[in-house]
Amino acid sequence: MNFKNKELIIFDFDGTLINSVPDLTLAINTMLSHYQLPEVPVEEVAPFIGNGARTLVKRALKHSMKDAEMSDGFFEEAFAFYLKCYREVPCKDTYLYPSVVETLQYLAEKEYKMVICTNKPYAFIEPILDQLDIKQFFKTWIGEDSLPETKPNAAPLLHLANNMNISTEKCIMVGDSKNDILAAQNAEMDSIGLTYGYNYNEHIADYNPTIVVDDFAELQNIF
Ligand SMILES: O=C(O)COP(=O)(O)O
Ligand SMILES: [Mg+2]
Repeated sequence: MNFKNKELIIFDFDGTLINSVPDLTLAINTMLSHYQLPEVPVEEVAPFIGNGARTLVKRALKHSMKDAEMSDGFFEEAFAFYLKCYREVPCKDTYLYPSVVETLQYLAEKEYKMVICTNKPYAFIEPILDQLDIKQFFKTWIGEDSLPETKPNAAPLLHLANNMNISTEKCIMVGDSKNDILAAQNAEMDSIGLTYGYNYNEHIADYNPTIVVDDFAELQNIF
């Protein structure tokens, strides 16, 4: 199978292009220790990722507080504190997965249009793209707060296709999470599931992406 007929590649961000779990964990643990709560190890933070910042913080707090009662007021304060921590250090230990730069370069040379659709807050995307020096590859990007709906809803993908003036059958979603694959299916787009990211400790193949890929470099064989 190949996807040489596609025109727009919609990439997920966390767990697909970047391994952001070190800095997400740092911000979570800075917040937890501020409230004298037990820290959460990095491997336990990874499965909390996927539904945006609020859900990440809620899952981490519940885990750390062992499901003790959490008032809305406390949650909002802790969430704001977490955002401040992550804003200060969004890209210290975050890194690009192997072969990302050369594969994006390959795809750019083949004249595919590339965009990012993430459930991460919009404001964090550009500083990380800048820091990792990959901003030039992407025409645009949207985050969890760009539209009322987030992945797995089809809306962010349809918005990007519409924005780029490309029909859905010429679009493909590349992601590590069931949210990416379900969003693509809801938008009637093909999808590529990556096995190395964060998917709630579930197999991405169980969500039936059009194809499953273990290594980002494999995209060079199918586009
Ligand atoms: O930040 C998240 O919850 C997930 O982000 P992603 O959609 O880029 O994987
Ligand atoms: Mg992801």
